[in-house]
Amino acid sequence: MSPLPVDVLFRRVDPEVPVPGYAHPGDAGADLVTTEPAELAPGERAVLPTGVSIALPEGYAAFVHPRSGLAARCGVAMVNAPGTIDAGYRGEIKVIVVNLDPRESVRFERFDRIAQLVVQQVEKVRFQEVAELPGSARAEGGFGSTGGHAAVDGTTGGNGYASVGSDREGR
Ligand SMILES: O=c1ccn([C@H]2C[C@H](O)[C@@H](COP(=O)(O)OP(=O)(O)OP(=O)(O)O)O2)c(=O)[nH]1
Ligand SMILES: [Mg+2]
Repeated sequence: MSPLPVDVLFRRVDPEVPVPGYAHPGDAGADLVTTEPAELAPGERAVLPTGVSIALPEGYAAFVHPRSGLAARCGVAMVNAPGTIDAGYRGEIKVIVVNLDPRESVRFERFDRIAQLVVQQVEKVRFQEVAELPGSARAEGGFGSTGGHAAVDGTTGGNGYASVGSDREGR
């Protein structure tokens, strides 16, 4: 990380929106607000405007991350987390939220903080086609090859697997 803050130009799409801000020194994410109130029923999603647009320097991207407090308290997630803001994007940053709570609606008021923006340097790569890739310890293992993830049959199996359900049949 650079020792000095990187200047990022921003423009208020909504003239009253607060400057995106870090809650504490050392925070990775600057909070973004919604400029529109919204109420989401269980399972409902919405694209909420943040009232800001930015111009990132070349070689940077910004990532819209969810806020853990909203997720833990209200079950609110971002459908496309993390959202990617390209360096060339000059439109308003928007946040695609979904209410994953099975019972309760959630209401956002104007200027409620709904997400956080993490700005990062990103590499540009050239894709070089080869017939064979170099070997590695992992090789083609993936998608749970090392274990330790949730199971769906209600057992832990002594395998370090968590359980996420107990009513599945035929497993
Ligand atoms: O959460 C998000 C994600 C994206 N964007 C904006 C900035 C980004 O630069 C642009 C395009 O995003 P992305 O590439 O993820 O969407 P796409 O579906 O691939 O659209 P496009 O064809 O315009 O690239 O939309 C947001 O405002 N919020
Ligand atoms: Mg795209």
